[in-house]
Amino acid sequence: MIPAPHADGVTTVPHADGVTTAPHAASVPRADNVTTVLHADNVTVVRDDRPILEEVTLTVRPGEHWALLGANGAGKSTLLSLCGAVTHPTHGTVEVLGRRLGSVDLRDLRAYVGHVNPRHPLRSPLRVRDVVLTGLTNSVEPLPRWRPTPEQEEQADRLIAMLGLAHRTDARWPTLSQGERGRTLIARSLMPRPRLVLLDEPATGLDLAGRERLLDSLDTLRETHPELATVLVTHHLEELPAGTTHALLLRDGRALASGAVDDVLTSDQITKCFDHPVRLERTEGRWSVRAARRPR
Ligand SMILES: Nc1ncnc2c1ncn2[C@@H]1O[C@H](COP(=O)(O)OP(=O)(O)OP(=O)(O)O)[C@@H](O)[C@H]1O
Repeated sequence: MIPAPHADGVTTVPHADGVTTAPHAASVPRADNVTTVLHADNVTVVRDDRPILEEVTLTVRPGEHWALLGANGAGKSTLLSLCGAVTHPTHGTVEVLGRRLGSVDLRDLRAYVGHVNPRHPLRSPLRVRDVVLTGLTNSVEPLPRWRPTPEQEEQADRLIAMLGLAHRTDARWPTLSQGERGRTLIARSLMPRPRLVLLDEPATGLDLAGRERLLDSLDTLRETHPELATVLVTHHLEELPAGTTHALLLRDGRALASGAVDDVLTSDQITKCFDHPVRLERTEGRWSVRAARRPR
């Protein structure tokens, strides 16, 4: 879980009047100039005098779709929070869109990074369209004086349709299935036209059909937003979309392997990563894993 920067869930509200949350255009390069979306260089994070992430390097380019894999406590969420400009490294540097954490206003950068957090802390019975529109204010609840433009409403409806939720546009949050919530949150994350979307265990709690719809949606996203980069955290290889291009395996806070997905996701590496003998197979783009039988 990425920690919420503020208890009210508001992560980016650059203007006090809440009328617009567009980041400062001059401070971040245009999409067509971006060659590296994210570069974490040799990052270490120390908490309670203990390194929980050590000397990890990750470079994400436009159109790349990374999987961050590792056992419980391996450091995945800590790395994801660095990617989202939510926390700073203790050592090393993180650049988001060429801007180094520590040298620019984090709020400017966060507006270019969408987060999909399945534990979205929404309490009120907002309709799907209103939840999606909160992606523009980067707030959990709609800001009191903020109103979307007709173009923004149209964009929300387009994204809702793209995620297969057109028939649920007016449904209220408490009535949505877990899978529908997940897809609503993906649409929400896309509203500010981010360059990078971070997905923190997006398939958690989904049944088989819900998971497959979610993965379909992520594959559709790759076609409709070819420049977008994603970083997806999971423990389960079955939850990786077929369009995953790269993977980073974390073990005890260190990178065990990193690079093109077919080089990294091998039975040997996954066995080392999870400290358990497994056999990994890839069929029609998707992965499945099972315990390796020891010879009798
Ligand atoms: N603020 C903190 N203070 C102290 N220890 C922390 C803090 N945040 C995380 N940790 C510890 O750092 C380690 C890595 O945590 P992290 O949440 O990044 O792992 P993870 O791979 O995401 O785990 P999981 O799969 O269980 O979500 C864990 O041992 C965790 O207890």
